[in-house]
Amino acid sequence: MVKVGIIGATGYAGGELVRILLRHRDVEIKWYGSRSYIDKKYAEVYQNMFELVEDKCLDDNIEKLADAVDVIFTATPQGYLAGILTEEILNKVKIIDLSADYRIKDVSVYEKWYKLEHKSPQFIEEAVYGLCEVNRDQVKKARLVANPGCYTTCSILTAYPLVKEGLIDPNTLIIDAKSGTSGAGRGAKVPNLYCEVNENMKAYGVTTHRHTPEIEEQLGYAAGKNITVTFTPHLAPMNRGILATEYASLVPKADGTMPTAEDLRAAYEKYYKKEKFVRVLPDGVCPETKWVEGSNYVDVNFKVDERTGRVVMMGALDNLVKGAAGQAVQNMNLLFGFDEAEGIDLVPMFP
Ligand SMILES: NC(=O)C1=CN([C@@H]2O[C@H](COP(=O)(O)OP(=O)(O)OC[C@H]3O[C@@H](n4cnc5c(N)ncnc54)[C@H](OP(=O)(O)O)[C@@H]3O)[C@@H](O)[C@H]2O)C=CC1
Ligand SMILES: CC(=O)N[C@@H](CCC(=O)OP(=O)(O)O)C(=O)O
Repeated sequence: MVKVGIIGATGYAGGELVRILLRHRDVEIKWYGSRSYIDKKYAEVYQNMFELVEDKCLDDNIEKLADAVDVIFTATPQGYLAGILTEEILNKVKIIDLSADYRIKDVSVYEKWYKLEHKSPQFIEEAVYGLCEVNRDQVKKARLVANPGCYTTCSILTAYPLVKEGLIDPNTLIIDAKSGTSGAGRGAKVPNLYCEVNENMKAYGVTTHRHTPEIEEQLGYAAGKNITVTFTPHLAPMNRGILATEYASLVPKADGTMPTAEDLRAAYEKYYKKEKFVRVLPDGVCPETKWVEGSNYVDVNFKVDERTGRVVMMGALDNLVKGAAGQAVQNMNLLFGFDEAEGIDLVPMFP
C-alpha cells in the first residue's frame, strides 16, 4: 500500500482527494493535514465522511509528513509549497502540487501574474506539468508534479489537437470559460455568497487572469512557438463544472483550401482516440457540464463555421475531478505504476 498525506485536506480540492482516495485499492490515507482543524475529526469537518473516516486532522508539518508517507498532495493556496519545499523533502517523498507554484517555467512570469515572490525557483525546472494526456512519460519519472488546474486543463485539452496539427492560428484563440463556484474554494468570500452567485453570471479577471500565461505556455509548446491568447473566465451559478468555448481562425492547407470538419475530427481522434478520460463527442453534440459531473472525463467537440473561417471548440469537465483531485490521482497512478484509471473510473452523476 502506498501511504498518502494530504496538506489542505479540509479544502474543496483536498476533500475531493479524500473522496477519491478512499476507494483507491492501492493507497491508504495517513495524514489529513490542516491548519485550522488540528485534532478535530475529519468527519466533523466534512459530515459526508461520517463513519467513513475516523482519523483526526493533523498539522501541516511537511518535514514530519515526508517521513511518514510515500506521496504528498498539497491542495493549498498559491505560494504555500514554494515557501516550504526543500531538496531533503523531495529526496524522501513524491509531491503532487495542486496549486500553480510549479506550473509556469519562467519565474518572472509567475511572479508578475500571481503578484507573489517565488520562494524556491530552483525546483521549477525539474517539475513536470501533470497534464497526463500530454506529458504521461515525463510524469512517470517525476519527483515533483505540478498538477494543472480546472480552467487550464479544460482550455488546453479542448484546443490541443488543432494547435498541435497547425490547423488553427493559436494567436487568434479566444477562450470563454465558465466555472462553478467550488472553483473558488471553501474560504468565505463576499463575491461567492449565495445571493451574489445565484441567478447571476459575471466575467472576472478580464485580460488579467493568472491562468492566461499558463495556457499560453502549454499551447505554445504544442504550437512550437510563443503565442498569446485571450482568456475570459466567468463565475456560473452551479456547484461544479467548467465549460470552455474557444474560437480560432482556421489555417488554410498547403493547397489553399480550408481544413474541413473531417480534417479536424481526424486531429482529435489522433490525440484522443486511445485516451480513456477525453471523450470526443459525436458530430453535433455539444459538451455539457452535467454530463461529466463527478467524473474524471473531459468532453470535447467542435463545429466549423464556414461563414467566418473559424472553428468553435468546446470542452467540459468537473473542476474538482479532472480539474483538480481526479487528475492529481491520475498523476499518482502514473508515478507509482498503477493502472492509470485506478480510483478515478467514476461514472458521471446525473441530474
Ligand atoms: N477548487 C478548485 O476547483 C480547484 C482548486 N485548485 C487549487 O487547489 C488548491 C486548493 O484549492 P481549494 O481546495 O479550492 O481551496 P480551499 O480554500 O477550499 O482550501 C484550501 C486548503 O488549504 C489550507 N490552507 C489555507 N491557507 C493555508 C496556509 N496559509 N497554509 C497551509 N494551508 C493552508 C486550508 O486548510 P485549513 O482550512 O484546514 O486551515 C484548506 O485545507 C489551490 O491552489 C487551488 O488553486 C486547482 C484546481 C481546481
Ligand atoms: C471560480 C474561481 O474563482 N476559480 C478560480 C480558479 C481556481 C483554480 O482552480 O485555480 P488553479 O487552476 O490555478 O489551481 C479562479 O479563478 O481563481
